[in-house]
Amino acid sequence: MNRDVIIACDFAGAGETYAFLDRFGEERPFVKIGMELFYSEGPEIVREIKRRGHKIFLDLKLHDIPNTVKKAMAALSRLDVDICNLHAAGTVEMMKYALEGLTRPDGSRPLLIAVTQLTSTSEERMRDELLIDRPINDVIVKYAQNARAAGLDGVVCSPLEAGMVKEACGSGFLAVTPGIRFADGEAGDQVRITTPARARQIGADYIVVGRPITAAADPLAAYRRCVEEFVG
Ligand SMILES: O=C(O)c1cc(=O)[nH]c(=O)n1[C@@H]1O[C@H](COP(=O)(O)O)[C@@H](O)[C@H]1O
Repeated sequence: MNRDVIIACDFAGAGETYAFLDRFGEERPFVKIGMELFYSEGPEIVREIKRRGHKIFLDLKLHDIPNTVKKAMAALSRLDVDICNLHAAGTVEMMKYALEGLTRPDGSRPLLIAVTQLTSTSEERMRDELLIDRPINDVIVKYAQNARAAGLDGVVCSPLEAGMVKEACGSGFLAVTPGIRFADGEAGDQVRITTPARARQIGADYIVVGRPITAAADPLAAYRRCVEEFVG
């Protein structure tokens, strides 16, 4: 297994992002480009970060009718990214269409993973606002099984759920886990959180870390702390 730390580059623009990445020198960490940066800068930011030699998780969390998602994924497949995602709540059919769209004419494609329940969602909110009455862990496992049935490569979930996802879907099914905080860190808007060390124990494949690195006084040191705890 290839454990790695993915840095969530949740920045407002290209200049800030490149200045951040320049701090890593010759190191080329795996990065996540999310909605804020992609909507600000468009596909060119993806191409430039790829040119710089980084692996990229393009986190646009697609969720629409199957045909629309398929066409959008086909457009994304032309960007040379390593991982894409969507919402498992879009149904198995939507995920199957997405996979078709993402697959290039030569049969290659980025990994495709499905968000189960956002790590900012608590069981209470899921029940009271989304009217999903089942225990959140059951929902996450069911959504992971749906993603697996659709042929996807894994899910996004909290590290707290990585073990149960692996148990239900097999050890090769990826658990990509945001909701990472150092033991002394602020949760902010995240709810289902744990430390990089605990994520490793529970069996996550990748941890996705944003503010604990990007907002740190010394981002490089914070990144190294994540790597040390999670990769070893
Ligand atoms: O798909 C994601 O990356 C994602 C899913 C999820 O359930 N929770 C979640 O936090 N994320 C993303 O992971 C990152 C976490 O950022 P921090 O909370 O700053 O570490 C953000 O960019 C979120 O958009």
